[in-house]
Amino acid sequence: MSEDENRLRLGVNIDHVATVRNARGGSWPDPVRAAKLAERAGADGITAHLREDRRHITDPDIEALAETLTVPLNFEMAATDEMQAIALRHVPHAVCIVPEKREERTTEGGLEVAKDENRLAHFIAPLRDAGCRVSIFIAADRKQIEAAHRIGAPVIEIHTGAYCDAHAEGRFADRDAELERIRDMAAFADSLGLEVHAGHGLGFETVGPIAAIPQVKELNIGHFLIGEAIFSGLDNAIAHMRRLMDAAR
Ligand SMILES: CC(=O)[C@@H](O)[C@H](O)COP(=O)(O)O
Ligand SMILES: NCC(=O)COP(=O)(O)O
Repeated sequence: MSEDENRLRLGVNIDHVATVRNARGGSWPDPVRAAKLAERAGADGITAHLREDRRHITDPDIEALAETLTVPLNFEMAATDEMQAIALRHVPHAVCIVPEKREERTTEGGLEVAKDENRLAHFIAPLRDAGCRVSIFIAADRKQIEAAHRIGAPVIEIHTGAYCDAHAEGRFADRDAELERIRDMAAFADSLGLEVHAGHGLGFETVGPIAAIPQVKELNIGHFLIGEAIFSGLDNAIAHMRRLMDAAR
């Protein structure tokens, strides 16, 4: 296996550049400019979440990203007909199916695959057949991982939010328990032949133990990097994150 194939990939999520832009309703800062900067800074991919309420990334953003990126686009989307049609129009490198609730501040939980297997199996089939790498954003839960495997998803992305929240709130025993659960479920998913990714809430203080999990092949990180960019620049924030990821392997 080439060194590249072993490299832990970093997907930079640029949603919250659009959050800042939308705060004034104008066109600055441009998420696409941020994506191009992230590419130059070493991002292995760009992740963008087109939410149903378009609170940050918009349809023109996705159009522009699909046209200009030179690294893979990971299109995060809810399991709706509207989003499926948009994905099939652009055929991004990857799609990640995520749960959405209008009232949530951010993605709170993983997709409830186990309760919706038949619909989701039919939902992802045309995306997979079109050539998109289909990922399911789920909790570190055996039942959900088994269901993701049964519906034919080749990739899962483990939600690291509970782990990161516990760290931020000083609940270190909870944090360590969450980390153990993520480690166990990454190994279990790998044993089923699933490719394992992880993301949500990761920052400089929390990325190391997740990056050290050998079965994890890709991290998607956004909110922390965009926040850190305010202080040190997006390129420096990405470079620092990259160093921490490499040091953990
Ligand atoms: C699925 C996921 O964890 C991220 O894409 C996250 O959803 C970022 O977008 P929000 O901050 O709008 O939740
Ligand atoms: N799927 C996770 C992602 O894309 C980035 O999440 P966050 O770092 O913005 O919380």
